[in-house]
Amino acid sequence: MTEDSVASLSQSLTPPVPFSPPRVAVIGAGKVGSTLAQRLAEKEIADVTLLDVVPGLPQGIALDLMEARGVERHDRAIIGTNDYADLTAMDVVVITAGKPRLPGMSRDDLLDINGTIVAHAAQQAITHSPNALLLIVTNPLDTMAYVAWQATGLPPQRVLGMAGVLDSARFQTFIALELGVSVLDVHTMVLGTHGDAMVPLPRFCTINGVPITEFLDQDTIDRLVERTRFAGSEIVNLMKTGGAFYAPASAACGMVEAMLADRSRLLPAACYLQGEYGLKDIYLGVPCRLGRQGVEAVVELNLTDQEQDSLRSAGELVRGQIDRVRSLLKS
Ligand SMILES: NC(=O)c1ccc[n+]([C@@H]2O[C@H](COP(=O)([O-])OP(=O)(O)OC[C@H]3O[C@@H](n4cnc5c(N)ncnc54)[C@H](O)[C@@H]3O)[C@@H](O)[C@H]2O)c1
Ligand SMILES: O=C(O)C[C@H](O)C(=O)O
Repeated sequence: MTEDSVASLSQSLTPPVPFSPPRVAVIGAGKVGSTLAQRLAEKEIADVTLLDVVPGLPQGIALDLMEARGVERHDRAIIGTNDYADLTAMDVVVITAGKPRLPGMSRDDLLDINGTIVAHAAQQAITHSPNALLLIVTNPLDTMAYVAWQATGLPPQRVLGMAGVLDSARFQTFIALELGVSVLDVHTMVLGTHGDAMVPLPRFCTINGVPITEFLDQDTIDRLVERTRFAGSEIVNLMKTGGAFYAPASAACGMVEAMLADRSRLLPAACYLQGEYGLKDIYLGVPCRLGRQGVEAVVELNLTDQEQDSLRSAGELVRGQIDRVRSLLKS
């Protein structure tokens, strides 16, 4: 063997650089948080650290998910903790901590209790992972995204909220069910607040590029819009003890994947507005480009006067909540 061939053989035997998977922290190990942890690990998107205030809860869920790995065929690690010091070097932090609503409540009724929880969780997480992107899930969603942004002082493009992907997925489901077509062919867009001031946009909904107005009359579209607007309540009223979690976890998982894989996807999310759509200094559901830096850009659609008015009313609603939570957090 020549010296050269020995060198090239030893080079080819050099062990590969160890794969270092992305790291995601999920704060709140309740229904949404634990389901999200499961989705992130089983889709091999990231190693997950699950944090909750309840002693033993995140550790138990993490162990349970770890014991499923051999059957589910993946190697992602899931760790449970009650200590923010374990949230170091996270790429993304998702906050699901806080109370869910019960029948008869609106999401806005959670403002005071969840405001304090989200402010604390966001601030603690970013202290330990200063480079992370922050995705908020806790309700009332748009205002909680604002609270997290204020509590951390992060650039606004690194803090965003999940709601529009879920609301659009629901609208997509209802259209697919109505028409008996595959949900894969239905594309929808829902903006505004994650609440009564939600703004589903039928004008931007298609069946593989064909406007839904080709298939559905106005009364049917209005009925599906209304069902979408109250889809969260529909599930709360059925379940009685809390809200939806499978579809919310899927929606959050999709957003985390889009960011970690730097896909530059065009998705609706609660973003900080700095004049877009004529709105300033609030978080509200709008289309954005989502990638490794977080919100790469807010996308401004050409809205009709009526759509723009609906978005403006949604913004006013969130502004009222922000004022309330601001004085609460100060005190
Ligand atoms: N944005 C959305 O589209 C969307 C969808 C579904 C649920 N949600 C919201 O997400 C939140 C969680 O819903 P869920 O069904 O998982 O509720 P859940 O009660 O099952 O879980 C909440 C978890 O948060 C934990 N928690 C409470 N205070 C905490 C703190 N200070 N630090 C860490 N953990 C804390 C609780 O111990 C609990 O395990 C609710 O506010 C709900 O309304 C939002
Ligand atoms: O409706 C809720 O309270 C939970 C969540 O926001 C949802 O839309 O399912």
